[in-house]
Amino acid sequence: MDPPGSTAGACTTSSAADTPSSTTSTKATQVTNDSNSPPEAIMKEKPFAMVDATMIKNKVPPPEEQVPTPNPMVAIVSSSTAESTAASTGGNGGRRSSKRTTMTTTTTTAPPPAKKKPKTSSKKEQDLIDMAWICVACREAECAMDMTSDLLICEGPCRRLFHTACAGLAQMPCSDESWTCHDCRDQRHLCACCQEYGNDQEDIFKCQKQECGLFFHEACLNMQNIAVKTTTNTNSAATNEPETNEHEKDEEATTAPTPRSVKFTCPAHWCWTCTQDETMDDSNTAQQKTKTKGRRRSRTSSVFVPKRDPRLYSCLECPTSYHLTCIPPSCKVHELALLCHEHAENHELPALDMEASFQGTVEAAADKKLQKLNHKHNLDNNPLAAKLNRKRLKRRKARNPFFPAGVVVDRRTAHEQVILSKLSTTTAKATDPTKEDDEMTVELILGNNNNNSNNTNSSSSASSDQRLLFGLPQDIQEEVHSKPPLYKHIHSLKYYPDSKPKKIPPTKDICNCVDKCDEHCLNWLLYKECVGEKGSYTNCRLGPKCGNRKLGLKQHVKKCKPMREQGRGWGLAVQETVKRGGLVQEYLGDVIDEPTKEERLRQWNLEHPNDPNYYIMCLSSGWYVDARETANMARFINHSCDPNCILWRFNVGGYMRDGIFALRDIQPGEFLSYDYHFDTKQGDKFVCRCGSKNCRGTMKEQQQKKADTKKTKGQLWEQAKQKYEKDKEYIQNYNAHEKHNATVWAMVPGTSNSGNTKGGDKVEWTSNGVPEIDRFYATRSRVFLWRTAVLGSNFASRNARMERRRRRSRQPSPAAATAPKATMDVLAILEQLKGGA
Ligand SMILES: C[S@@+](CC[C@H](N)C(=O)[O-])C[C@H]1O[C@@H](n2cnc3c(N)ncnc32)[C@H](O)[C@@H]1O
Repeated sequence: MDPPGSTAGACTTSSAADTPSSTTSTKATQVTNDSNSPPEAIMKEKPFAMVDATMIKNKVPPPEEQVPTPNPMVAIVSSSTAESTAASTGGNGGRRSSKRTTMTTTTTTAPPPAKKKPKTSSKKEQDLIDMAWICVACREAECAMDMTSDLLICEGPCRRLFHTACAGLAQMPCSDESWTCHDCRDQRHLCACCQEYGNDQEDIFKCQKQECGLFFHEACLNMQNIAVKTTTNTNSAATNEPETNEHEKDEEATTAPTPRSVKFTCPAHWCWTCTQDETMDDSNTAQQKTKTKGRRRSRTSSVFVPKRDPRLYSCLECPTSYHLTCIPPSCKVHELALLCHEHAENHELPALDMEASFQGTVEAAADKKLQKLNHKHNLDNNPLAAKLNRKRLKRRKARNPFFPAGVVVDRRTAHEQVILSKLSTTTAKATDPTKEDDEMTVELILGNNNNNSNNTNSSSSASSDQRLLFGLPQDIQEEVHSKPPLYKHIHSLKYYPDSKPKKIPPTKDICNCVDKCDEHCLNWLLYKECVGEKGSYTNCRLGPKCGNRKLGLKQHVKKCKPMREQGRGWGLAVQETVKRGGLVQEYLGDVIDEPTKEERLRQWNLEHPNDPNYYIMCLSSGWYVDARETANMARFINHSCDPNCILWRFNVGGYMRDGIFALRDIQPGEFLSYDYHFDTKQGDKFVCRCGSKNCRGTMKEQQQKKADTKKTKGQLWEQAKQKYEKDKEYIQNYNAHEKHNATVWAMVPGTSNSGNTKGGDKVEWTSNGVPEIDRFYATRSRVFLWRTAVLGSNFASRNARMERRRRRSRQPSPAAATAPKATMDVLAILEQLKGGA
């Protein structure tokens, strides 16, 4: 497979999300937080919306009929003022509703009950104003204190929040009605890792933390190395528990007994950086405090250890979470949202309405003060004053209580702002040229429902959110996933007449097979298929039924079907048994050269920047097969680090062809897979989700090769020489009277017959035992060890040719002078062996 070196991101195949765009809330974002209503009163009015929020704040356990507390993971911990948080419309850029969508917290430390808008910023009050909710459908943030907001909390396991309209309801359900979202009703949820739907408790499982509403596929958990306890019977779970990690100790699954239970704690509950969970142990700090209490600080304890905020902040795009003080510099962060180190590069934070945000308020206040000061002292044009201002500006950043010093707020650049506003203005002008610019922008963004705002900043933020908001509801997503994508089906490689690879000239070698051309066949060993029959050119003694003509005779598996494969898009499953060594499929498509390949990749990435699928496979040097639009079923076969197939390139009648062969017997219903060995420098972007135990985490070429290439020539030569000496010794002891076939077979390192018995003793046919790695490398790279010379390669004649050339040039050969004598000895042995056979 040949992905480009630079473009694709590692994301899922579909762009689907759950947001029905028609029901997207277009509510104005001015939310007041001056409600005086006591929690009880609100509970009566809106049992599904803010009730749970209040309970969380009060740490009140929910009454039995209202089972769960809300998922605090949908609470933005933003330290923003209530207005600002709410005014930061659509404060997140995630695309799917099942993800936590904001800089979220899993804290169980509840803020105090809702009160009047706080005037001071004591710790508790700060906590209170920290809280904001986000609707998982429209992604609009609501202040947790806004008791008039119409947010509903799903009472199902997902614990997500929706606006009433976004949940598809005309009005709030009655207080005695319980409400669960569509996904919880259908018992189907999206995996927070791969964003594919799965059936609850069958192939998708909820994190065991009670307040967590995230679901994961088992394979996705394996891929992330998350410890999982699997039990078939929940009753026996207690007795038969395997080892657990430290994050799993606190909570038990809340789900009812099921035939199979998978228990785990998802990555949203511990910090990626320090690996501690949200109940972060501050005992060090505490100890230090106790030590220093009542006596003077010793020198050693004089280091200031700040008390860390134990809350975890999660990425918009995945469950990766950090403590505030553990956020690495490679992340993007602002007061409403965070992008983890992996998503920061390829994703944008939602635009922050700076004027209304907390950050903006702090900065504006500082600016005002500065201006006043300048005015007072009339220092505007004074260079000294300018210097002073710069210093103050620096200090101003550090004064923001939300960010630790040094964390820079990510703002939309001026350039982006201009583009966005121009875009919206031009489109609006096209429809109604009489309108004023600002008015049009707002109207366009808010769908004519809101004419109050003329804040271009917030419009551009809304605009960007609209871009991110698009998504498909589950039923549409399922519809899309019910059929594999269309492509033009072909039965043989499609060559373009003006650019076709050159034919490889035939050789005079003919195989020696007696009954059947199988793995012993000379052609097979040289990655050639037998062709022709008596009377015409042929390289085979046996004729068309020889057994080594699978690609030529299209002897591939006929019954196979494209099916969705968890986290990998479409895959190909067989519907019949495939025997080991059998041809599964030929990889078919357009045969293109290097420049065409580069151009196609460039063009596709330009037009489909989010498509993670690559279909270009190497065919021979400088030639490729592109199976994106013209192909056969092989285009659906996915990658696995523990594959059941392998891709081999065979010369069939002078042209190379890619065949996918079974590495073992494959049963009906099994998905086919092979190792892509993606040739890319950006292996990290091609995330593998095969879920196998030995998963490399990437579809990139194995590291092994890299290690080899790092070796210097001298080291490689030394290594080869040592091996050569050992092999020479072995060959000398070799019983040359063995039957030819056995000899040939045994000479192929790593094959199952490569250990033979001689006089009852096990004989290693290679000096170091079975070098599996050599076999793999040799077969994959089509590099044969010198031992395979006995199989008919023209190794000896090549040497003779070279010797002749040297003699002709009448120059003493430097190689001959330094060549170890052993080479000649081994050649002699090889000749002997050949003669003996
Ligand atoms: C030849 S296509 C395979 C068919 C593809 N899954 C589809 O839906 O059309 C190769 C692409 O499939 C996806 N893919 C294949 N194996 C994968 C794996 N183990 N993990 C993640 N993505 C995989 C990647 O996007 C890759 O670029």
